[in-house]
Amino acid sequence: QINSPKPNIRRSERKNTKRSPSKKPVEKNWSRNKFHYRRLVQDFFYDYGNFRSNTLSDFQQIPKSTLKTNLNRFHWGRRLPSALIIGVKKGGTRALLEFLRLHPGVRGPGPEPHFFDKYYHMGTDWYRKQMPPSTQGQITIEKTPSYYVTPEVPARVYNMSHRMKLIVAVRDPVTRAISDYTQGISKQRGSKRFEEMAFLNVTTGLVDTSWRAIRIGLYAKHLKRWRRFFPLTQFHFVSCENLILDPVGEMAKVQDFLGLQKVVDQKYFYFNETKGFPCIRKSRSKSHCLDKTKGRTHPKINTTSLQRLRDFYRPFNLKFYQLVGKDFGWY
Ligand SMILES: Nc1ncnc2c1ncn2[C@@H]1O[C@H](COP(=O)(O)OS(=O)(=O)O)[C@@H](OP(=O)(O)O)[C@H]1O
Repeated sequence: QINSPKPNIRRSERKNTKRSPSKKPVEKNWSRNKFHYRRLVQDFFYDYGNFRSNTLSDFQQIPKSTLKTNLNRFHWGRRLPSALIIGVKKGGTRALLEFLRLHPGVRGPGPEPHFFDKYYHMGTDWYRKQMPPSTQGQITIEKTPSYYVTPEVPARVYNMSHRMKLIVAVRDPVTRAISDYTQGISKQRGSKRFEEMAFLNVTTGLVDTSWRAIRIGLYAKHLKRWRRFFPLTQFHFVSCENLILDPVGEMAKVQDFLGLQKVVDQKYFYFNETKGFPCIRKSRSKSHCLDKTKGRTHPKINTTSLQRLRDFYRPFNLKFYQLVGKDFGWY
């Protein structure tokens, strides 16, 4: 009886013979981890040059197994970065990375890896593990703003890849210093006033160049160190002011520099009046702004102090414009 053949009747004619599906319905599988799969499928389409087809319902049609096989064909794995956002602190680096990560041809970790300054001793395998998986056609990029001002970093980057593309988001050094100070006092209550930190003597207005918030703004000095290792063609400078005023235009230039198609365009941005900054529109129903640590209210600094700082930075700014071949308009 055990080995008796199954009755030869069509399935539709059998009673209660409908087999329960071996897998859960596709919809449920997808919805469990839909963001992960959306990303996988975007990558898949990107390699096929068909990345505009990006509605979730399109993606859901593709069985997970097909997707994985195809991704393996495209060498899905963790890769060392081929581009770095090296600075500057408070220069709009987070906004820049978040805007870039909207591009299906770009992968990058959210946190700052600090490999070339803090964790160099951990080795490149450790560094690679900090990167998200990518396919062959994608660019891996990370941001760590302290790289720009750390003396050892240029040589270390060069040793890893002398072809590294370097992106520097810069901002008026006076506003940058105030932004840096604002971040500092948000963590540490009861700190000194900005003027007390910025000047050795508030009456004479002698600037304290040993204060890190001031030193970071000497962009030309830091650039000279980088230029010993990398030609100017490997740098791209992003104006933080322009990234706020015209994110589309600024992102078009970055995508050009990275050799990417201009996918991140006006449909990804809207200006949020409450936040006072451009924010990201991912779909009709999904949008988000950077968190509250970006766009803090700065303390009011008196006009004399501001003027003194502007006078102090002017020659360094002019030198920087000369080195870069671009006027950023900070006077
Ligand atoms: N779209 C958008 N949304 C919010 N904030 C924006 C944006 N674009 C540029 N910025 C400016 O980015 C400044 C913070 O710079 P960073 O991201 O480089 O800061 S950090 O070094 O990573 O801490 C931050 O500085 P503060 O305004 O002083 O907070 C912003 O002015």
